[in-house]
Amino acid sequence: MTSTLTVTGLSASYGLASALKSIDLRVEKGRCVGLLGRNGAGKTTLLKSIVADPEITVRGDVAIDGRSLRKLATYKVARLGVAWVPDTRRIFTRLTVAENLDIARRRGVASDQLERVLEAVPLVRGLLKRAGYELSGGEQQAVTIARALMSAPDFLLLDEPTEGLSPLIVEQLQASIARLPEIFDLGVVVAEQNFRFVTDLADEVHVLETGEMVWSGTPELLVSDPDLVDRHLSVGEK
Ligand SMILES: Nc1ncnc2c1ncn2[C@@H]1O[C@H](COP(=O)(O)OP(=O)(O)OP(=O)(O)O)[C@@H](O)[C@H]1O
Repeated sequence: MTSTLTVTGLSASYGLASALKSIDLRVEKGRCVGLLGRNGAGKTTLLKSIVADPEITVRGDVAIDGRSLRKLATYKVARLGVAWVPDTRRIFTRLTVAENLDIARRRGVASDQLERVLEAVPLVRGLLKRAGYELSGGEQQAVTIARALMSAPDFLLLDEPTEGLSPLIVEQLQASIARLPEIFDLGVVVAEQNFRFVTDLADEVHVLETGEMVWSGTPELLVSDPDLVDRHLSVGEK
């Protein structure tokens, strides 16, 4: 079923410090949307605002098919089908990977969900009996994504999934994430500093700079405009 997550006129702040201004975003199920921006641009804040992180004060609206999520607690947003994978990759280190996945399955989710998730994120299959504390950073990232999928969400928000990972594992994660929208009829939002990762994956890209959305379009358009990339995304002297 088609479903759309919409962010309308969203402004966000930490106490008195403004972090986002007038953001509009639309994510449809079955599509992948990329968020790019330098350090501190507001990518994490946007994802946290969508999941109603209590640390952030928000104006504007976040809704799924017109139903506002604004006044809901974070756990209720999750119940409505929005899964968030923060950049901290927190897994339960004393539990096995299988146990980490098992506790994330929502009531009512089909019993074959584990098998579907393992097919989608094959890296996790060989880790099921391992304890969380034994995993490498890349393996933890794969497990946190798999765990989020166990709740059969409609929307998956990924914050910096490639941070600190080796090129080989980034390639494996990219291959997995690329297939998620179609396999699970899922809307994916990927916030990243890794330009190539996002432009390879996303159907549509938004560029944030100091809390504002400064550019939106297709990855092809962004890749073909080095001046634009230099202006908004390159790091170093200007
Ligand atoms: N807990 C916080 N308290 C106060 N200000 C914060 C907090 N977290 C982030 N900020 C500020 O909000 C702004 C946006 O930060 P945010 O983490 O969303 O950026 P980002 O694009 O995700 O950056 P990065 O790629 O470095 O993670 C920055 O100015 C940052 O300093």
